[in-house]
Amino acid sequence: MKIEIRPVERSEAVDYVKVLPYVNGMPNWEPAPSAGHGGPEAWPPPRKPATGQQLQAWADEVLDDYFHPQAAFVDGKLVGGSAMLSLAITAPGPRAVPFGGVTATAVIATHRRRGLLRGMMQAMFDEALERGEPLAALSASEGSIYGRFGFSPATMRARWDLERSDARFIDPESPAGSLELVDAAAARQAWPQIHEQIRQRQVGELTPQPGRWDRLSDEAVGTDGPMRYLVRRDAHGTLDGVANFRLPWSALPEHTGTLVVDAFQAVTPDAYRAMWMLLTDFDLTRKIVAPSRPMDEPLRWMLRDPRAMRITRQSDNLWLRILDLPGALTARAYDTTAELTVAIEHDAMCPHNVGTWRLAVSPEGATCTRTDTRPDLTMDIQSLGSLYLGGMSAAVLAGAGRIRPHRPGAVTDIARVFRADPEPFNSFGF
Ligand SMILES: CC(=O)SCCNC(=O)CCNC(=O)[C@H](O)C(C)(C)COP(=O)(O)OP(=O)(O)OC[C@H]1O[C@@H](n2cnc3c(N)ncnc32)[C@H](O)[C@@H]1OP(=O)(O)O
Repeated sequence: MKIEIRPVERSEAVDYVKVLPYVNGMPNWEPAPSAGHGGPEAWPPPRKPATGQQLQAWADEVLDDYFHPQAAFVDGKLVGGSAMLSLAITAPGPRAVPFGGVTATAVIATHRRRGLLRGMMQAMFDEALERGEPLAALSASEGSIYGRFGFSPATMRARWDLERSDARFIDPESPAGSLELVDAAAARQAWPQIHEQIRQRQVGELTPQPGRWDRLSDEAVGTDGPMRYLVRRDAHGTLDGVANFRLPWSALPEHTGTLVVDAFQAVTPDAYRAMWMLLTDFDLTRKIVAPSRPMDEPLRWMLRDPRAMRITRQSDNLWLRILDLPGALTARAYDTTAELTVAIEHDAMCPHNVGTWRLAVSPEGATCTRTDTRPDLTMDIQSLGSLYLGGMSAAVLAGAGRIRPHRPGAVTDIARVFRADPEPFNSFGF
C-alpha cells in the first residue's frame, strides 16, 4: 500500500470534494444534537448527493488562493482531504492574528484509522508555519478527534430558549431608532458592515471566508422554515444591528410557534435591546430559540426574571492549536504587567514549541524567549491553546491536572495574564 500526502492539483479538485460526507448526502457531524443546531429534531436530514454543477462550484473554491488543500492518496487513489483557510482571529488587544482554519476534512469510510488525517494535519501545520500563521483552529465534528493533534476548546457557545410570555424586560421602553424587516439582499449588505465593527473589538471573532455572507442569507442552509431578516438603525439612521430568524413549520404541536434566531449581531446596547425586544414578542409565537450564542448573553440581565432564559445545550465552539508558541504569545496583547516561565514538555507535531519559555508582558508589549530557569508552571500545548483567547479558566485546567504549578500563586498569576472580559466568542465557523 503506497500512501502519499500532498497538495491537490487542479485536475484533482473534483475528486477532493467527492470524499466529503455532506457532498455525498451523508452526515458529517456527530448525531448528538449540538449547541449550534436550531431545529427541533436531532439533526436535519442529510442533503441529497451533490449535483455535477455543485461539485464543480466547490472544486473551484478548493482552488482559490485562500484555500490550502491537502489530500491523501492510497495507491494513487484520492481517499481523503483536508484544507486550511487563511483567516484572522481577534485576540486580546484587540489584535487580528492570522491563523489556518481547518475545514473540509474527511477520509472515506474504507480508509479510516490508518493515520491519513494525521499526515494531512502535519502537512497543513508545516505549511501554515511557512505562511507565518502562528495558530490553527477548527470546529470539531466529534470531541474525541482533535485533542491528539494539539487542539483544545478556546470558545464556547450556548443554545438557549425563552417562553415569549416570560420575556418581560426590566426597562420596557424601546430605545430610540427604527427596526425594519428587509429582504435577503438588504440583509446581505448589512451583515459585512455590522460584523466588521464587532470583529474589530470582540475577542474570538473571525474574518469571514469568501462566500460567508451569501451562505448566511441562503435559505437552503440550516434548518427549514423561511428565513426572515431584521435590520436596525439608530435615531440618526445609522445601521447598528442585523438578525436572521425563522419560524419553522412543524407537524408537532409542541414545536409550532417557535421563532429561531439563526444569527444576531448588534453594535450598541440600544440596538441589542431593541432587536431582542421585537424578536421575543412576535405575534403568533410561543417560544424563542437562539441556537448559537455566547454563554454570557446580556439579554439575561435585561429580563425581570433572569432565570426565564434557559440554556438548553452548551458546547465547545472554536478549538485552537498553538503552532508557533512565541509567535502566538507575542501576537496578542496583555493589560497587566507580569513575568512567567512556562514549560511545554511534549509536542510531537510542532517540536519547536517544546521547552521552557519566559513570557514577559505589559500593556506596552510582550516578549517570549527560551530560558533555562525553573518553570513557574508546566502545561500541555492544548491548555495553552485554551488559555490563549482568555476564555478558559487556568484554575479549572490546574484542577484537571493539565496545568501543574511549581510555586504558590503561579496559577493565579497566569489566570490574571490571560483572562479576557467579555468571554471570547465567534459567531460562526468555517
Ligand atoms: C475540522 C473538520 O473538518 S470537522 C469534520 C471532520 N470530518 C468528519 O468527521 C467526517 C467523518 N470522519 C472521517 O472522515 C475520518 O474519521 C476523520 C477525517 C475524522 C479521521 O480520519 P482518519 O484518517 O481515520 O484519522 P487518522 O487515522 O489519521 O487518526 C489519527 C488518530 O485519531 C483517531 N481518530 C480519528 N478519527 C476518530 C474518531 N472519529 N473518533 C475517535 N478517534 C478518532 C485515530 O484512532 C488515531 O488515533 P491514534 O493517534 O491514537 O492512532
